[in-house]
This record gives sequence, structure tokens and C-alpha cells, in this order.
Amino acid sequence: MASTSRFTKSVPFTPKRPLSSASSSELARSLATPSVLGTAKKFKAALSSESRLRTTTVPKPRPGTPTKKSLDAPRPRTPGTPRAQSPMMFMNASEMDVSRVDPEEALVDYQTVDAADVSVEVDESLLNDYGNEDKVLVSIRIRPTTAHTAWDSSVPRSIKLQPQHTKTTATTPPEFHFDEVLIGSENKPVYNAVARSHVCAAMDGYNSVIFAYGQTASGKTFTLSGNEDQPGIIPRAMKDVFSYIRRTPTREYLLRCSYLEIYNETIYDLLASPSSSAAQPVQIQGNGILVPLREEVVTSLKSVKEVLERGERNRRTASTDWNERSSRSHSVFRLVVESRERGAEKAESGRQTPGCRPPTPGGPRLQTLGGRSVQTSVLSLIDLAGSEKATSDKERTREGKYINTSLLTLGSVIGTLAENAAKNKTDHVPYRNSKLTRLLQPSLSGDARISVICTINPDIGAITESTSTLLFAQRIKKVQLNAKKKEVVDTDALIERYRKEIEDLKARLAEREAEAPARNRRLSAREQIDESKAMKDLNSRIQQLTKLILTSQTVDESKGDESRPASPSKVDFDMSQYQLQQELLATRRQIDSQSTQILSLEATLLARPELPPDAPETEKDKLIAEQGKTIRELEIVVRGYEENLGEPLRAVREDVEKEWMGKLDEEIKKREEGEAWAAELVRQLEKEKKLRIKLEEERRALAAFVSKFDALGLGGGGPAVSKLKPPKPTPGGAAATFAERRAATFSVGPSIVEDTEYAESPVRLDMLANSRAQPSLLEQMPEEEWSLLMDDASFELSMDPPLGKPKGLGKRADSPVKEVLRMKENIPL
Ligand SMILES: Nc1ncnc2c1ncn2[C@@H]1O[C@H](COP(=O)(O)OP(=O)(O)OP(=O)(O)O)[C@@H](O)[C@H]1O
Repeated sequence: MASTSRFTKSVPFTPKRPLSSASSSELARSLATPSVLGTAKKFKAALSSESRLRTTTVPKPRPGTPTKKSLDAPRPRTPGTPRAQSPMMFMNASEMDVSRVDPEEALVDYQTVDAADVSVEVDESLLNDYGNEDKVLVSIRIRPTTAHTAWDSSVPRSIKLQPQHTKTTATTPPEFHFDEVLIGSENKPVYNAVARSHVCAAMDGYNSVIFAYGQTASGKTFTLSGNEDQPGIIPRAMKDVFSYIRRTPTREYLLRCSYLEIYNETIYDLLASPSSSAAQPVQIQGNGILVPLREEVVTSLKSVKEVLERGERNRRTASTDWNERSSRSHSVFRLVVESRERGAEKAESGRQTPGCRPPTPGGPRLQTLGGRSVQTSVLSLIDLAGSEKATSDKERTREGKYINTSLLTLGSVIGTLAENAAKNKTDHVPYRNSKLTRLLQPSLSGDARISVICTINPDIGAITESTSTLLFAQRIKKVQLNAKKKEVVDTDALIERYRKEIEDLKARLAEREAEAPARNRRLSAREQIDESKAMKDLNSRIQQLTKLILTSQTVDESKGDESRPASPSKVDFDMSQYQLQQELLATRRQIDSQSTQILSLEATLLARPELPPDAPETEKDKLIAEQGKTIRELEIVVRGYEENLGEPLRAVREDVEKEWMGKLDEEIKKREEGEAWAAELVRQLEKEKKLRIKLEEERRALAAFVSKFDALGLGGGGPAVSKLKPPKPTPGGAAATFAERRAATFSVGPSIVEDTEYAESPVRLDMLANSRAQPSLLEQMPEEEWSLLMDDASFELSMDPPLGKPKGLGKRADSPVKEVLRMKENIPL
């Protein structure tokens, strides 16, 4: 992004690599003129956090800004506000930190706004036109070029690629339609079309976000900040803010600004000193509140300019291959607008309205006075860093990676939101994947009116980037919004007002009822119907006010959570099930204690000696009667409260029950499957146990048979073994045969198991593992015993077939000993 300084010579637009488009004459003119903010010097060199620390923090002396009024000149007074002596008039910027300012002393109203601070021409019809309430206002701005433009925007509000360029892209982009497609270097029509309605919405109590998105050097900063000839959205918006205040004599305002940047995924406070901002970056808390964040109270356009200049001085810009002064960070300028009705009542400095708590981060600073509500809204003006290709500079490439990642995340967040809105889904939105989306989360999730200006470079060489910007713009158009005004009310005063009105209405009703018989005689049938309708109306107004008292109390109880908007219609349904239950419990306790109180009061009344009907009412009696009345009234309110709570509670309970029934069914199914599996396991283990026992018995029988066999001297037809005539040794010896057998055990073992019905059993793997891990009984035999046995076997084998072939062992099926031996070796025991 580019901006020029009045302190430095304006930097000519000299890209390192020539841009494919030559700058237009307007482009050149805009570049040669100083910035409207007039002072912001952008750093041309890379600014890492460390180098930022070294940046001088002493603000340079500024020449006077061209406002018609001197700071020292006394402002016209707001009636009842002794502001002429206000210390605010003499404070310098650092003393305007909101935490050090008494908000009552920094109020702005139609009388204090300087005529020079307001927009000259105001189109009144635009003031209440906030654009489409539930859709994002999406506009395209095409940067002027003297080269051939690749895009055709001749049809209003649409843009498409010139036919001769469609083949240059892999997929032909379609014709795009947006709320506005703007061309040229004039910033005023751009402001009117894309920003003014949102600035007005912010002044009227809605959170509003305006952001510029686009490829590097496509004109985002030009659109938002502009220059002296062509002031951009930010300076024009600030003028409109003061114009709005000047045109609204019924309200008074407290304005506070903050200015941040997201650089390499860290949020820096541009209004804090660079050293403290680097040492303590801004964190986003769970409720979206930014801490620590410096907020400056502003009372005039001049003070807004000072804040902007200070922030601009700390911004990171650098020269890239495409933009001489490219923004290397996303910058967010926020104006918090608090307002309340002007009234006769004025807060004394430091006074706390009953029930009003000291300001919490993110909460309003203005106090609610005399039942007047305080509206709070935030206007955010965001200049995103430009998406870009890899650059020739290493540091730029690193920054570019962060920039592109956060823009990609913004793209995927917008994509998911659009998809959710289109298909009525609630898929997870990856806000947390980048600081930018985390910061924008409240706005993107529907809490704000949003206007997006997507800037494109129309050159042929930028077709791919421009198409990608247009696709982003198309997606964000689908995002659904639901911005609501945020109001906080002084419930004590409000309740008092309602109570008074109820009293009035009751008196009027009683009067009408008393006159009714006499009056009805005079009235025609039709008039009687009208009369009873009027009385009905009075009754329903009383009921309505009683309900309002109830809602105001709800609002009052919610004051602890300042971050939550406390609008009378929202409060009940915003609460979690737990909160609702807690409230219900507290209310029940309150009813109980009030019932006890009523009983005791009634008992006291009964215990009093009867008074003659004409006895004068003492003060005490009066008080008791009043209290009794209040208690009865409260009972009505609490009953209404319970009725109101009943529905949301039932809905919450149903939801929770539904969710948990599903989970319970799943758990039961899982448990049943587990039980079936365990039963099967037990069955298999039993079988295995039986098999083992059987095999053990067979082994014993075999051992007995072998020893009997030996004792009888039977050698399978060969010569009897005797000490005089020992058998011929087998080539390789018993050890070789042992090794062969061992190998055969491993190769044959599994197949036996696999043949069994245990193939599918959960114990199958264990058995196989055991078969490999545990030696067979034959292997466990002492060496001498084994040699003896093998000598016998090898003696037999030496007859037929040839030795050394393990298969031959199997072929001698006629030998029961060898058959059993083979079986024994292959089956693990
Ligand atoms: N509509 C326009 N009319 C005249 N000049 C323009 C226009 N748009 C952009 N420019 C000029 O083009 C240059 C680049 O614009 P700018 O700095 O606003 O781009 P950017 O999108 O903010 O870039 P980056 O993302 O790199 O910061 C500037 O010199 C600017 O004055």
C-alpha cells in the first residue's frame, strides 16, 4: 500500500520490476500528491520487530492541520455540561488514552462538532440506507491503467474477461456480478457507493466492517487512505461521523479509536509505543476482546488525524518487486462509537449510576443515565496486505508467506461461511487458523454489517490474480449476516419509569371503572364496545409494562457479563442452559423468601388490634401496605419471569435430551458389541484349554508309548538297538535333524492353526505368536533324551527315504511314532 508523507519528499512510483501497466496520468498525479492524512511516513526498508524497536518514538512536530479551529479555542457548550474548562481541550494525544479520561468530559454532540469537521455535501437520503442488511456489500474496483485492459466492465455491476484473453487461463472465468463495479481514480463515488451506508449504520448502533482485499499494488491503500487530492474511505468516514453527530441533536457521543496491525501473525498496537507494543503484543481473548489495547478518545477530526498519523508512522511497509511502498501487514483502524440520548440529567464526574459497574475491557464507557440506554458499535476499517507471488527478497518472501497464509485462511473461512449459509449447515469454521480471521470472527459470524472492496489490476499479466480476487468476492457475497444494535440500559431507572407508568394506568383504569355504570347508561352500544376496548388496551399496557419490568431485571442481572449485548429481546435466549437454571433457582429462592416475607407481614397485620374503619393511617401502616403491594407486584413479575423462562428452558432440555439419547443409544450398542466379543473370547479360550489338555494327554500317551517301544527294542523293522550293536549315526547328527524340525515347526505351525475353526477367533494371533515364541515340547526336551529319540528316528529314516529331506519324514505315514511326533512338533502346546 502506498501513502506519502508531508515530511519526506513524495516517493515516486518506481517499481523495481517494471509493472506491465504503465501508470495512468491519474495514477501519476495521485502519487505525486501528499497524503490527506498528511504525515504518515512509510518505511521503505524492511521493518522487523527488532528494527521496529529501534524506531524513534518521539513524534515529529507537525505543522498545523488545516482545521478552522484552534485546539485551544473554547467549544460551544452542551447545555448542562461544564465543558468549557474541560481539561480535554489541552491534552496531548498520549493523555487521551481512554483509561485516563473521564468519558463525561469527552462527549461530543451536535454543538461541539466543528463545522470544518463535517462533510460539505451530505445526501440526507443516504443516512438511513444501510444497504442489504443480511448480505455483505461486495464491490470491485478496477485500478486505472494505460495499457490494454483484460477485463470488460461495460455492463453495469458486472465484469468479465475480454474474449481474446479467455484462452490464456486454464478455466474460463464466468461473468461476475457484484453490488458495484467501479473504475477510475475518483475516491468520492467509491466512498459513497461502498462505505457511506456502513458508516451511518455504525453511527446508528450497528457494528460495521469495511475492508479492502486484493492483489498487491491493486489499490487497496489508495481506496482506504487515498491522498490529499483524493481522500480515501477512512478520512471521508471520519468526516461523516462528525457530520452525523452534528445532525443528531438528540444524542451525545463518546468516540474512541484504536489502530492495530497484524504482522507475521502477531498483533501490534500501533498507538502504543513501539517498544511496549513489541514487548507485549495484543492478544485476542476468548470473547473477542483485544488486550492490551490502547484506545484514544477523539473529539474532533483533528484528533482522529493525529491518531491515524501516529499509527501510520508505526506501520510496516517496504519496497517489493511490485509496489514501491507495499503494506507488509494487515492494518485495522477501529472507531468505537458510544451514544446515549441527551437529557437534562448529567452525570457528575466519576459518579456511578446505581447498578452501573466500572467499565470492563470491551464494555461501554458511557454511563446509562435516567433510564437512557447506551448504544455501542464499532466501525472497523481494514486494509489487508496484498496477496503476492514469491519475491526476489528473502525477508519479503517470509512476510509474503504469512500474508498469503492468512489470506488463504480468510478465503477458507469465507468459503465455509458461504457454504453453511447456502446449505443451511453448521460446519466448523476455521477462524482460529490465523490472527486475521480470529480478529474478524465476531464480524464474519454475522455480528456486523460488512462491505468488501476487492481491488483488481486489469493488466493482462495479472489475469490469474484478478480472477482469484473475483472468486473470493463471489464467495463472500453468499455469507449471511444478522447484525443487531447493541444497547445497554440503566435498568433501575427504567424500572422506576415503568412502575410510575403502571401506577398512572391503574389509576386511570380505576377511575374509568368507577364511572362505567353511569357512563354506560349514556353511551350507545357501539360506544360501549369502544369503551370496553379502551379499557382492555389499558389493561394490556399494564401487563406489557409488567413484563418489561421483568425483562429489565433480566438485563440488570446480565450486567456482570459486559461482553454480551444486553438487549431486552435477546437476553433470555442468549443464556446457556446452566445460566438459565441458575437464574431460575435464584428466582425460586427469591419467591420463597418473598412468600415468607408476605406471610410474616400478614401475620403481623393480623396480630395487630382491629382498627376502626375511619382510623387515620399512620406512616407505619402506610409503609406496610406499600411494601405488601410491592411484594405482590414482585410476585407477579417473578411469575411472569418463570413463564418466560419456561419455554426456552423446555427447548433447551429437549435439545439436550435429544442429543444425549442419541449418545446413550450409541453407547448401549457399543457395550453390547463388546459383551458379544468378550463372550466369544471366553468360548475360544475354553476350547483352547480343552485342546491343550487333550494334547497334553496325547503327549503323555506318546511318551509312554515311546518308552514302551524302546523297552521292547522295537525299531520299526530295523535291527534291535543294543549296546553291542549301536545304530548307525545319521549324517548331520541329531542336532541337524533337531534344527530341521525346528524350522519345520515354524513353517507348518500357522497353517494348522489357520485350518481350525479359530481362524476368526480373537485369540488366533496370540496362539500364533505363542507358537513362535514358545518352544514345543520336543524342543524343551533335554538334549540327551532328544538325541536318543532322534537316533531312533534317524535309524529308521536311514533305511528309506534318503536323509536330509524333511518331507521324507511325512511320507512314512505307516510309522505311528513319526506321525505323532510330527504332529506334536507342529502344534504348539
Ligand atoms: N484507482 C486508482 N487511481 C489512481 N492510482 C491508483 C489507483 N489504485 C492504485 N493506485 C496507485 O497504485 C499504486 C499502488 O496502490 P496501493 O499502494 O494502494 O496498492 P495496495 O493494493 O495497497 O498494495 P500493497 O498490498 O502492496 O500494499 C499507488 O501508487 C497508488 O496511488
